[in-house]
Amino acid sequence: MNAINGGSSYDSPSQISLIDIFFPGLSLAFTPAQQLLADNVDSYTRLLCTLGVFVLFTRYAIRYFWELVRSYFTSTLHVSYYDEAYDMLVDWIAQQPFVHNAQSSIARVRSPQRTIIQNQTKKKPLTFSPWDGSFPFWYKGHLLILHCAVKDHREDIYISSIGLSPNILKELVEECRGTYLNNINKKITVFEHREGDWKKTRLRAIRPISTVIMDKQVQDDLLGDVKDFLDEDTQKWYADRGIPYQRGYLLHGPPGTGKSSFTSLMKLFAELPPHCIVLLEDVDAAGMGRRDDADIDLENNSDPGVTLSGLLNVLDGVSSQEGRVLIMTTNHIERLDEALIRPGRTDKKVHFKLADRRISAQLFRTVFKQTPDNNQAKKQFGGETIESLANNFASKVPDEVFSPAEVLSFLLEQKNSLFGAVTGVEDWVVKAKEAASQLKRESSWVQGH
Ligand SMILES: Nc1ncnc2c1ncn2[C@@H]1O[C@H](COP(=O)(O)OP(=O)(O)OP(=O)(O)O)[C@@H](O)[C@H]1O
Repeated sequence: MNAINGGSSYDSPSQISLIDIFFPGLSLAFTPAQQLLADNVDSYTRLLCTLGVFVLFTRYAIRYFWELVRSYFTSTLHVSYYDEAYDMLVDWIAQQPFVHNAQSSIARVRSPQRTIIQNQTKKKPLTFSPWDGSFPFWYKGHLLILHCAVKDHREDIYISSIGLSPNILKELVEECRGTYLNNINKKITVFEHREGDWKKTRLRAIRPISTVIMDKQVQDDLLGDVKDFLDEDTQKWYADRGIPYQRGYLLHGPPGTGKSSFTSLMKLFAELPPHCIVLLEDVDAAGMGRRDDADIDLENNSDPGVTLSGLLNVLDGVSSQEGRVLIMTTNHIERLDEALIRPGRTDKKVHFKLADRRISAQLFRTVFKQTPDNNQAKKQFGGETIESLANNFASKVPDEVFSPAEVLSFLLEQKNSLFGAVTGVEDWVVKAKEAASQLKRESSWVQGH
């Protein structure tokens, strides 16, 4: 008991404070063990205590030295959840072997970019990524540590490497970027605005422009305009004159006429990475109507969502980049404020119209995989060519009554019956017209009440 109550050399204040200088607080952990060891215990208990103290000390020392090394001898690369670099790293990490041994991980249904290519009837595969913790792994002979910090259900990640040079970390990110760009090649990445930042939400397959059936001259004119705008000489021309290098397009027309599909022309822009495309679909429906409407909303204290003035500020303001291309689509051009569609913001307006005879015939050829110039065009089907069947079909569809989407929908129902499409179209026209007028009656009844 003497040792406990005093007199032992372990209690020497000078020794304790020396330990505390290097390992603050460690002397506190030592005290009970020191007292036990100094007491009259048998050698077995003494050994156990020594081992315990040793393990405790080692753990403490490792953690202490690691913090020391981390602060002074490691390089760290931080990646924010809202940055595209996050998607790049997460995609890469999900394919690394160390993920399988991570004690804490998160399961995700595989991102759409891969499911597009795969058979749609298969189950979407699951991927696992490390989650909320530190995970060591080897990369090109270097020991790196991945740290995942979860905050408000989102995750920031950072990677550390031993050594003062961050080169290996930059190399890793470059590799992740390469793999990522490979995966999204020939696809359009869609970003959505979330909590004040842009987040990649999905990938869309790029659709060849030829599959959008519309007036050839209108299409050529629009594509020519885009190509001309993106030409390096044009860029220089704008720069020489100090004119903001920006262009806006408004695609307008009834629903289902191909406005959204046409935005697949974004492929043209995608080939030029520094350019930024802002796509605003159904701009009239998203609170971008007339300024007066927004004012009324404000007066009524209702939330106007994105206001027109807010949008105009963004389009013209600091966040409007050089080389910005704005594409807006609307079913109701007449509902848009003139400020939004004045030249400078909207330089080109393209009208997408309902299906005429030419469009109906082309849709027929598309569904039955025929084009007028291929060899099959002369092939006979019950004494008729595809061309004559397409014309026959189109002659039975009234001009500019149905949208291409509606005609296409009928053709898809008949996709296994070439003749069924031609013989059944008149019936369909009658029924579709009846259904449309019924819908009209119902909606005017609802409005009237
Ligand atoms: N001109 C067209 N050529 C080929 N397909 C078309 C055309 N118009 C519509 N479609 C087909 O109809 C579907 C709907 O088209 P899309 O969404 O592009 O129309 P939209 O004009 O943007 O309609 P909304 O105004 O309702 O958004 C698409 O899947 C597309 O395949």
